[in-house]
Amino acid sequence: MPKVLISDALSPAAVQIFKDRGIEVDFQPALGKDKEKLAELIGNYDGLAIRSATKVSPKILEKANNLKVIGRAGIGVDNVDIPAATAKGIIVMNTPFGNSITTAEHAISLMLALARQIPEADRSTQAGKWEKNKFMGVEITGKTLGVIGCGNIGSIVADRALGLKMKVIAFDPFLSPERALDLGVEKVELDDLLKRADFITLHTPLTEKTKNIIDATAINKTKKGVRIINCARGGLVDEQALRAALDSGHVAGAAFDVFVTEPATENVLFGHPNVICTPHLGASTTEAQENVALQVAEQMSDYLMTGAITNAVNFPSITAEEAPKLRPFVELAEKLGSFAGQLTETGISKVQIAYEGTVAQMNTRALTSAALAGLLRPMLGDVNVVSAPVISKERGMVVEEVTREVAGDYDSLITVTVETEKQKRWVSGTVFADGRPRIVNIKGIRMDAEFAPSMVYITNLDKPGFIGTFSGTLGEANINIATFHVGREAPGGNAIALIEIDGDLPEQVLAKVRALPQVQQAKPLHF
Ligand SMILES: NC(=O)C1=CN([C@@H]2O[C@H](COP(=O)(O)OP(=O)(O)OC[C@H]3O[C@@H](n4cnc5c(N)ncnc54)[C@H](O)[C@@H]3O)[C@@H](O)[C@H]2O)C=CC1
Ligand SMILES: O=C(O)CCC(=O)C(=O)O
Repeated sequence: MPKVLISDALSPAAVQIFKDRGIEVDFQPALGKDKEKLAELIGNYDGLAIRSATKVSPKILEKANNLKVIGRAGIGVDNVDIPAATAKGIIVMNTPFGNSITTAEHAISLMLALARQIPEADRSTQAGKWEKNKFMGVEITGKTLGVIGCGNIGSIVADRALGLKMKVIAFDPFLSPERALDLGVEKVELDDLLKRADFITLHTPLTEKTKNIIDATAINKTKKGVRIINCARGGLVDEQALRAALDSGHVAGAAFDVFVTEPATENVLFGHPNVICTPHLGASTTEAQENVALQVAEQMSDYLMTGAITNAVNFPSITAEEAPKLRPFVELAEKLGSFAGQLTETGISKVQIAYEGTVAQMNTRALTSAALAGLLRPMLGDVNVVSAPVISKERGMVVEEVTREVAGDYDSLITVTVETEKQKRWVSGTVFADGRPRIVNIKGIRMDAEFAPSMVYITNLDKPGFIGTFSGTLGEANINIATFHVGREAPGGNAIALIEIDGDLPEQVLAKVRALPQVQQAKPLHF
C-alpha cells in the first residue's frame, strides 16, 4: 500500500481522500518546518503533499529514496527543487486553478484597503482617536490598474477591476491580442504600464526575468502617487527601492502579501504608515484550501494507484482514461529502449523514436520518456521516465520524435534508432491484441519475439549448423532454451537470433558461444 506524508497545514479533507483511495497517510502539518526530522522520515514515503512551508531541497530529496510524487496544494512550486526532483525521477504536481479566485480577491481587497487606508484607519479608530480628516482616500472608479502577468490570477483580477469600473492595462509577453480583447484589457509594454497606472498589481511567477521587475529604475518611471500590490511572489519588487520611494512620497502606498524572505518577521517595508502587509494569505480561504487539498489528494492518488498524471510541472499529463491504453506501449517503448541500451557500449549521439499507426495518436511525449529511460538505465542505473529526458539532454543526446499516423504492417509500431560514433542500430516493436509487447524487427531483419527476463542476442552468418552447435553448447552447460527466434537479411547473409533461456548465462558459457564459428556477436539481455 503506498504511503503519503502531508507535511504542511493542508485541509484535513485530503486525508480522507487518500484513505478512501487505499493509501496510508500520515498527517503531520508541522513537520515541513523541521528540516532535520523531515529528512529523517522522508525515505518512508511514496508521496509528499505540501503547501508552502515545506522546502523540498536537494538535501531532503537525497533521502527520499521511495518518493514518487510531490503534490503542491497550490500554484507556486518554488519551494520544491524541480531539477533535483526530476533528476531523481519524482513527479511534481501542483493545483493551478484551485486558489486563483481567492488570491485574486486578496489582491483586490488589498487594493481597496490601500485606496482607503483601511488598516491604519481601523487602528486609529480603535485607539479612540477618531481622526476623520487624516484618512483621505482615493476613488478607484475610472483609475488605471496595471496588471503585470495576466495569467489565471491576473485575468481574474482584471475582470474584477473592470467590474469596479477601472481601466485595466496589462503587461504580459505571453498574452495574445485576442485574449486581451476577450478580457477587455489593453495589452501594453512594461514602460507604458509604469507610466500610466494608478495602481500596479503583480501576478507573475518569480523567474530570472521577473526578479526585481519593479526596481528603482522602474519605480522612477511610475506616476507620482502610484500604489503597488504584490500578491504573487517576494522578489518581484525590490523592497529597498520601494521603501525609498515610499519615504520620498513618490509611491503613495504598497500592499504586500509576499516577501523576499518568508516567514517575514522583519522587513524593510514594515512600519511605514502607507504599507499594508499580510502573511502570505493570498490562498487562505476555506474554499481555496478545500479545493487545493482535495485536488492534490486526488491527483496524487491517481498517480500512485493508476499512473494517471495531471498538472505535473515536470512530466506530460496522462489522463486516467489514457493510462490503461498507454501502459502496454509505455512498456514496449521502455523495453525497446532497453534493448538498444543493452547493446550500446559507446556514447550515444542521437536517438530517434518513430511512432507509426494508432500509437502515433497517443501521448508520444510520455512514450519517448519511457524509451529514453529504458535506453539509459543499462548505462546509468537509476533513471526513470521523469528523469530520462533531462539526463539525455545533459549528456548531449539529440532526441528526435517522428510520428506517422498511417499504419504499415502493424496497427501500431514503435521504432527506436540509436546512433553512436561507431554505428546505427534500430529495433521495432508492437503490442499484439493480448497486450504483450513484441520485437518485430531488428536492423531490418523481421522477428517475432517477446521480451523475456533472460535472453541471448546473437548476430551470426546464416550458415548451416549454428542452431545445433549453439543449442549443444547451452545443453552441455545444463541451460534450458525456452524460445528460439531467428531472422535473416537473405539466405546465407547476416542473421539474428534471439533466444530466451531459463536463468542467467554464465560468463564461461557466453565465451564458448562467442567462440562458435558462425557467431559474430553474442550478448545477454535482461528485461
Ligand atoms: N499569495 C499567494 O498566496 C499566492 C500566490 N500565487 C502566485 O501567483 C503567481 C501567478 O499565478 P497564476 O496566475 O496562477 O499563474 P499563471 O501561470 O496562470 O500566470 C502567470 C502569468 O505571468 C506571465 N509572465 C511570465 N513571465 C512574465 C514576465 N517576464 N513579464 C510579465 N508577465 C510574465 C505569464 O505569461 C502568465 O500569463 C504564481 O506564480 C504564484 O507564485 C499563487 C497563488 C497564491
Ligand atoms: O499555500 C499557500 O498558502 C500559498 C499559496 C501560494 O503561494 C501558491 O499557491 O502559489
